[in-house]
Amino acid sequence: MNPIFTPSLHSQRHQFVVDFVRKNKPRKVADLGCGECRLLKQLKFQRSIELLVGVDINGAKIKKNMLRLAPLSTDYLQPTFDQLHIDLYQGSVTQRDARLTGFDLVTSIELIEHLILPDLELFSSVVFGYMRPANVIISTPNSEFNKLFPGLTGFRHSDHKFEWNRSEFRSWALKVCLDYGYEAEFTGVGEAPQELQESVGFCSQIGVFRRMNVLPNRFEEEVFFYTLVYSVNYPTLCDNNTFIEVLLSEVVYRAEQMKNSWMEKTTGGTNWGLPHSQTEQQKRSACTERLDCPGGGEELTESLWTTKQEESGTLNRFVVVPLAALCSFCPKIAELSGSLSNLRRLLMDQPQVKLSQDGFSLLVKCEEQEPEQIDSDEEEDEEDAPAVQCSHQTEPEEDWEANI
Ligand SMILES: C[S@@+](CC[C@H](N)C(=O)[O-])C[C@H]1O[C@@H](n2cnc3c(N)ncnc32)[C@H](O)[C@@H]1O
Ligand SMILES: [Mg+2]
Repeated sequence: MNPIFTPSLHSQRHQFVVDFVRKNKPRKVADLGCGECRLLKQLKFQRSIELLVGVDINGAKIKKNMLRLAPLSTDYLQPTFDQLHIDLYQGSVTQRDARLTGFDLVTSIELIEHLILPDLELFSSVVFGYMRPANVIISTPNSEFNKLFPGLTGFRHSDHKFEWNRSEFRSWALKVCLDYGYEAEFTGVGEAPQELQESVGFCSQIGVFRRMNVLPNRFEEEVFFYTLVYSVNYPTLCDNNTFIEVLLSEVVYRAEQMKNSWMEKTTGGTNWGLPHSQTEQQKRSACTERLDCPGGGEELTESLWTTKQEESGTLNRFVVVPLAALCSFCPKIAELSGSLSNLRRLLMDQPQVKLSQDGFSLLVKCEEQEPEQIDSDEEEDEEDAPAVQCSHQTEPEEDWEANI
């Protein structure tokens, strides 16, 4: 037989790691011998991971593939509170580097068989003795499976320095465990036909190592042998600047949408000649009505009205958009800010938005009018004060969920 695996063998090895990450949720993960960065590319979507590091001796290979790990436009357009930093290093697993210590998981997929035995010794002492991650996953070919590859006489790859059977792998792994205080479990991927499974084992054998104890800090000099080739910080809402940027763009965009839809409804789109007939009572009940009827929609605009304010000699008309109505219209704003008073506080110092005096409404400019064009009838237009009287504005600390 010629074993052809579906999914492919390398996908199965990577999937094994992804499944381990899903289950164990490590925060700091390093892949040694990361090659074409394929595993890293899958791992970057695992939300538990905050630091992802790849190391390979072949710097050209890293450079050719590193952009697979770059953030996508959606990472910039819709950042979440997840955090992710990725570093790729050119370096050898036979050398120590202080930046590779303190990891929750280190993987080494189809790497060890490319090392000559003295280097394998160094690998053990670097990974298990120096990096000392909480977990290590190592995969390597199982030579017992080779008889299922027709015509294969030597190793599976010309660069392999050895290929072990299950017992050889197990005894190397158990010695490592003894020397460095780990325990190991053995498994694999790439199944043989059922009747041969016991006699040949998996095509790729896998050892999963778990650190048994945390050694006290050794006072060693920090060493940095690896060369940083690529480093990227993913945008995150945990970063204050990104958070404010996202919140503001959402607020400005949604408030403008509400203003437009309100103007469309009340004036057929003309900015001036807005009706001023709404009484305080009407405004208040429109506002309260909205608060009692969560879900958002067209009718939200009922809680809007206009006000005029002079700004450096120009009389401007603004549509007043209560923050509570804005949050009903756009739950993402409510979610981001957490509470009405938070939203008010966050917007207070932002020059891109104008708040009413009490801070619980946005004033969205309709159109500027030069002072001489002002019709005296419009002078008695409402101030933004009524905004204060809406029920949600007198109780700013109320929970969003209860309100909208
Ligand atoms: C067979 S590839 C496996 C790549 C990857 N782990 C995967 O699963 O697709 C082995 C990788 O180990 C790298 N490598 C070999 N010796 C190394 C060393 N001493 N230190 C770091 N990487 C090494 C090679 O450059 C190569 O990219
Ligand atoms: Mg190999």
